[in-house]
Amino acid sequence: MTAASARQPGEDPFIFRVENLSKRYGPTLALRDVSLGIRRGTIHGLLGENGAGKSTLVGLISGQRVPSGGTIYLDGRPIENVDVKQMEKAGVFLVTQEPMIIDHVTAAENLMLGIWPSRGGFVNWRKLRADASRMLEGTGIDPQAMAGKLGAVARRKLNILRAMFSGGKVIILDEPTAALTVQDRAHLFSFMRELKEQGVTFIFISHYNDEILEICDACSVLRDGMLAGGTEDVGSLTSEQLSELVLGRGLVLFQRERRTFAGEEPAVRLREVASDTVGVKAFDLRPGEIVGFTGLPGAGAKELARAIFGLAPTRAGTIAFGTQTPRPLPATPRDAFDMGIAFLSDDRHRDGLVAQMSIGENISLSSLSVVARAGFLRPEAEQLLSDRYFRAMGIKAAGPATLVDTLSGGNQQKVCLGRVLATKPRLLILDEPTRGIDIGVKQDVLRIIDELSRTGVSVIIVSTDADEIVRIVDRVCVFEDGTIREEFSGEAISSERLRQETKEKADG
Ligand SMILES: Nc1ncnc2c1ncn2[C@@H]1O[C@H](COP(=O)(O)OP(=O)(O)OP(=O)(O)O)[C@@H](O)[C@H]1O
Repeated sequence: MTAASARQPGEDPFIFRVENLSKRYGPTLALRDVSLGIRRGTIHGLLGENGAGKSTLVGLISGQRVPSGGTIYLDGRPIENVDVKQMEKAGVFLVTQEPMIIDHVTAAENLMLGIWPSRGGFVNWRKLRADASRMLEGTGIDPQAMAGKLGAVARRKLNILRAMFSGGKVIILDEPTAALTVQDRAHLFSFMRELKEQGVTFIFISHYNDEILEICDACSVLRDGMLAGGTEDVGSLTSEQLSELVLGRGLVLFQRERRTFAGEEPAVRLREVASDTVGVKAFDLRPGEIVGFTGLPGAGAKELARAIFGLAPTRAGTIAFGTQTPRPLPATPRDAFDMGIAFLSDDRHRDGLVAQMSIGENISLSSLSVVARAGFLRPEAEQLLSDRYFRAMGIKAAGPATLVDTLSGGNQQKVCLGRVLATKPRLLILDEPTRGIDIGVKQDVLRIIDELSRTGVSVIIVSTDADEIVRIVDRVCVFEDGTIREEFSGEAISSERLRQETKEKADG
């Protein structure tokens, strides 16, 4: 710290400043000599490829991690040796993607959670509860609603509100829009703008240029742990310029050459699928066809995909591959896997990445039939498989032997994807496959899915990302009330149309 850098509170236009900040994890220098400022009362975007150091940076300024070098100033004063509790007391809150919400208490009580321990026995509960209810007025959240019953946006709002209720003046949002619909995202943004008017500062991490351009006043871009650039005026940048800053090169968007399958025999036939949430009479997929499932949350897209993989109970329904006789839908994921179906969950934690195992072991975990013969593991086969997918997925780590829990979030997602691709399925179901993946790797992932389909694998992609659907699918199914309301293919597929389809339903 240099004495000249410290300023009186209020003097500094930056609520946060970091100077020559570094963070080392063993041999990895995750952040090196980063200096930047976050202006008070602004929304400051933080961008960068997977593993660029975004989570590390916000981990340092929120007190979760200790810097290896450099200084952090809050309100002009250097902060040292602080932990999360102290930073929260100072008004700095990190809101992660996993909402820290207690399902079996009310929304209002959730707001009070951070306050319980700190005020010990002297809490005026009645007043606190009234204050919490007042804070929820106009947010569309019923203070008395059980938190477990709230939708995705309400839960994210509740997280932000809790930070506010506990005196938050800087709120850090780590990819808050993942898997939100266009409407949900718009609501979240207008809520952030309102809070900004009230003087709250936001740090906003996102992989989506359009979000940064829409909501942020300023932004900083990290590349390989260093500050690659940034601006105090986001309006002066184009999306292409942002991509170049992030990647250090121009971005070439992937676009699949859409295929038509007129007259081809189906590779997969689903019939009379019925459950509490879906009712689909018939759905066919051709060999090598990629179909997008979309719709509002709960409309049936995700629900049908999960039913096909034996993850959701069904009352009826059959599946047939090629000319085989129809069989009942798989009752469990194990049955589905044995039939040649692979599934990528939208939640890598539930998807069972084994944190203490290496990248390579995690990739080959589901492909035991490929790497084992007559019950014996073949290390060379495992090595080949893991090397191949490690390279194909562009995983940022020293090598396949690196432990999974030292990877950045986006790189863990790539391991999950590599693992399902390595199983060489007949039918591949991907739920939000590029969530958390940066714009550069997203193109690689789409290319890999495209190549896989050309070997004859049929693919279903469940996605709320209209641009992703447009660039990879041959056909789109729009779900509503548990059924396929509409299908379109070829030239009819456009992001405008997809947004329109889901918007009409939401408005209607
Ligand atoms: N606990 C850890 N141990 C070792 N290395 C780590 C640890 N946490 C992060 N790293 C490494 O530090 C670098 C930066 O990771 P970080 O999570 O900050 O990236 P990020 O920009 O947030 O990426 P993403 O977009 O994928 O979330 C990566 O190379 C990562 O592998």
